[in-house]
Amino acid sequence: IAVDVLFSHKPSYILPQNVEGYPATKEFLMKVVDILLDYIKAENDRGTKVLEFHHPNDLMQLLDLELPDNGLTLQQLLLDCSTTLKYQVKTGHPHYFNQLSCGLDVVSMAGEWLTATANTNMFTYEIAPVFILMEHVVLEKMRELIGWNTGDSILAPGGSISNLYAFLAARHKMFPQYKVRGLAAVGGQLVMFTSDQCHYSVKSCASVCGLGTDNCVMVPSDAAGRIIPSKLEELILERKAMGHIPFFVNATAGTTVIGAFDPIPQIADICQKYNLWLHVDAAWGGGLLLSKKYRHPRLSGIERADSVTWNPHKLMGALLQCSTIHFKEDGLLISCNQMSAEYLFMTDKLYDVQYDTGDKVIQCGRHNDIFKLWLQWRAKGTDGFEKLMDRLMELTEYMVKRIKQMSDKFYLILEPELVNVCFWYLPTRVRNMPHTSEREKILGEICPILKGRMMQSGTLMVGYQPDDRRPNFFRNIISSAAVTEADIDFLLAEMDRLGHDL
Ligand SMILES: O=C(O)c1cc(=O)cc(C(=O)O)o1
Repeated sequence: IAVDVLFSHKPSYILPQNVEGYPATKEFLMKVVDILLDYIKAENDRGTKVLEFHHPNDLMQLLDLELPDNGLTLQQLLLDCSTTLKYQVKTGHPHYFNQLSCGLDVVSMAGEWLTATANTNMFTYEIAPVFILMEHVVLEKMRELIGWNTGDSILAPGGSISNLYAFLAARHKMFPQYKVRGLAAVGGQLVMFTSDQCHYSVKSCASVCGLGTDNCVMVPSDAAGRIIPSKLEELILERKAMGHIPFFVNATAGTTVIGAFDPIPQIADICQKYNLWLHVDAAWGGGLLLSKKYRHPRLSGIERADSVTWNPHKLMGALLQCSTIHFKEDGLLISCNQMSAEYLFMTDKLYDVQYDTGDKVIQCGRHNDIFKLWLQWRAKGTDGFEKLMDRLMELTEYMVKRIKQMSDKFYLILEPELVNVCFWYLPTRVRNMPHTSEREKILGEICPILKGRMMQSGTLMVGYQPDDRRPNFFRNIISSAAVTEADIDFLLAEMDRLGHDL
């Protein structure tokens, strides 16, 4: 088929509108794949930029995003694909360290391509038989890694919703009548507890589920960012004395900013003592369950939790999104959320309807987030995932060593427990200043400027943020399988090149 003939046509020329359209469809899709392959090649080439930054108004001028009355040609759609990727941040680039999810696992991406092609919903076995069985197998394996040989799990659209499902199940466990009678069934003020370092989605549960954030008690953490158990107990007793009903404690396994692990055994003891639900938000740190070398002491005691959030799209490198929520008690999830919609969850089907997992969640339509994880697990093996976890931690140790060797240019804020390396960059003019809160203030002001220079140069992306006890500081995340020691060396040299005169 002559290319111009093919591409002067509209999409009606390919399947499904044109039943003779397979050759044209193949031609079009192969060209889309070429565009994707060019992007993957560029993303893995250290000579390319991580990003080509433009301010929103400028980028809008560079793009043609308008929605036409009449459809465009296939050629234009291909151009649209290329232009889109031209201005996208290369999150798989070896010099991209900006978020908890970095990297591009090619097998997981191939899984996502198949997922898109299969284009099915995950609410019933009847339309997603293979994927439902894969969920069954993968989630059971993950519960085993947590330390359970029972229970139930589901995938959710991100860690925030996974945490919400834990909250809902906990409340249902303590007040099963809530589902039918609402707040009247509780008859008092529910209170939840979490550390002041936790992910904001925990606090959001209090708002979304009617506790009010006043009743999400933020428990102080220590210098390492770990919850202080004695403070937790103190605050539980304080709320009980006020006639409130403590019912839920969240322990974070890998906090978002500094990567701290709350001491699960001590928290579990307190939960046992006061009959509280223990949720472990291991969205970020859960991947270390795969590592014999690093699992303990960070995740010791996790098997005592009632629920665990674990996001394979973070440390394990599954493609976004892939979040799992696990419950020790089987049957709780379905009894909490089941609405038995009779148009979908008929009980007189020809197969065992326990495989219709849709009724376990408050969503109806649910994206297939399992295939890309299952295929990746087939590719790596459990041992391969362990090697990846150990490699990411090894690279983190390398970065800490290099920062200490270059202590005139970098100030390590604390020893990392995970792959979050938190530090300040020291421009020339502050190198002889004593490290006081005055200097920290200056260093905090430098972060956004240096980050801006990174983005304008397009050569590097490292995140910064303040936290509850210090001004802006850089938080480097190593969660991409593409990263090597040389990339860490590049990162440090590039920050110095861009920032020495600040
Ligand atoms: O899935 C992620 O990549 C992610 C989720 C967060 O909540 C926070 C961050 C982050 O702070 O980088 O990343």
